[in-house]
Amino acid sequence: MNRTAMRASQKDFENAMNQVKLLKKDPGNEVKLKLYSLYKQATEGPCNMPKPGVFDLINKAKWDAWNALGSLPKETARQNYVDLVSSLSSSLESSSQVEPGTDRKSTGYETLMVTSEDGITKIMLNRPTKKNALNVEMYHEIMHALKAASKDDSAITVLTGNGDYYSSGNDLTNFTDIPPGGVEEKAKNGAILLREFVGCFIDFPKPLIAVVNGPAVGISVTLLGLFDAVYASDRATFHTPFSHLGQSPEGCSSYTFPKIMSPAKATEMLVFGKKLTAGEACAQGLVTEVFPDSTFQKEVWTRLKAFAKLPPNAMRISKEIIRNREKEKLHAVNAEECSVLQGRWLSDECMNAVVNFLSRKSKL
Ligand SMILES: CCCCC/C=C/C(=O)SCCNC(=O)CCNC(=O)[C@H](O)C(C)(C)COP(=O)(O)OP(=O)(O)OC[C@H]1O[C@@H](n2cnc3c(N)ncnc32)[C@H](O)[C@@H]1OP(=O)(O)O
Repeated sequence: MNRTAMRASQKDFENAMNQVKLLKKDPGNEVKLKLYSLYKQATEGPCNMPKPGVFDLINKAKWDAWNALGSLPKETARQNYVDLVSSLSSSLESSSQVEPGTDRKSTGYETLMVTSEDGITKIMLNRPTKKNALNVEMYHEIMHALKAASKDDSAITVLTGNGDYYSSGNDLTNFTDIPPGGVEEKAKNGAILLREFVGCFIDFPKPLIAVVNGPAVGISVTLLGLFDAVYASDRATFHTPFSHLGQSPEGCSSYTFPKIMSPAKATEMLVFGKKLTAGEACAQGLVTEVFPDSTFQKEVWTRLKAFAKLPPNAMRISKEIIRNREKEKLHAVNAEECSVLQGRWLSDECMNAVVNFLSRKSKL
């Protein structure tokens, strides 16, 4: 576009502001920050507000974005805002990287798709545009779906992801919504939620199988130690960057991983954040079997359908005898991990890592 020839009028600017409200899809935080900064620059000029504190994550990200525009003239900011909205209006209406129908709230869940057929309850994480990051709503919905699956007439339960990721782990924006009691209350509530969430996996009574369709990060990896079988596409990777995030292991992995793969291999993953390929995770016992991505879904679901035809009570009882003597220990480990994490969430190391991700200064 020839910017010298184009000059957005005040009317164009107002139209663009109205168009933003009508966008059918959320354009994402990065674009929203860009829109915010251009709007402020166009209406108020360069940023001369005091910089918000490090714990005020959202306002700090906004301030950073606005301040980064420096002395950009108001008219240019107005033009850039109009151009950005116009590009969004066309791209967000046409783009669809997700299977058709996957946005439907077919099961009453906002963040999951839950189906039950052929003796299998399938719980599919369904935030593909966010790489299936687990927000607070998703934690609650998974607990609800697991409780329902434990009582339904299916023989086995499967957890999988929609889109290219299995899950990118905890949604880091969970850290931004600070309650009136401040960051201490936030950390306390997080620990309570995490303990209850992991507890549902420890207590799940039927065979629980992970179908790991793509990369897995953080809590979506650690929980795998509590599954009864883990089938992975050869596209999947397994990554627990807790130290990078100033955090510590959860999902009982501080106990299950050293047992599954040896203390040293567990340390490489949980302390040094080494990312494993599916083949490596299989060699270390975290993954049961790896399939080529091209035949992954077909081969795995054929196998699962055969498993689901086995007598369900026999499977439950066999799971119980394999897992029950560990349950008490696992609950104690879960409680300890949550209490340690509660402290970690209040650390500068953790706060800085989250701020860096949200302001897009870092990625894994
Ligand atoms: C209360 C219980 C707490 C339990 C404790 C749990 C701990 C953990 O799980 S620690 C692990 C936390 N996860 C991460 O640190 C991953 C952060 N994400 C990334 O590094 C990257 O997004 C990626 C490597 C997973 C994917 O990179 P890329 O392929 O380049 O895709 P984008 O970064 O553009 O992602 C698309 C879209 O999704 C958003 N997103 C992805 N992961 C997360 C996440 N974990 N939290 C929040 N948002 C996430 C990303 O921000 C993009 O959003 P838009 O910019 O709005 O499009």
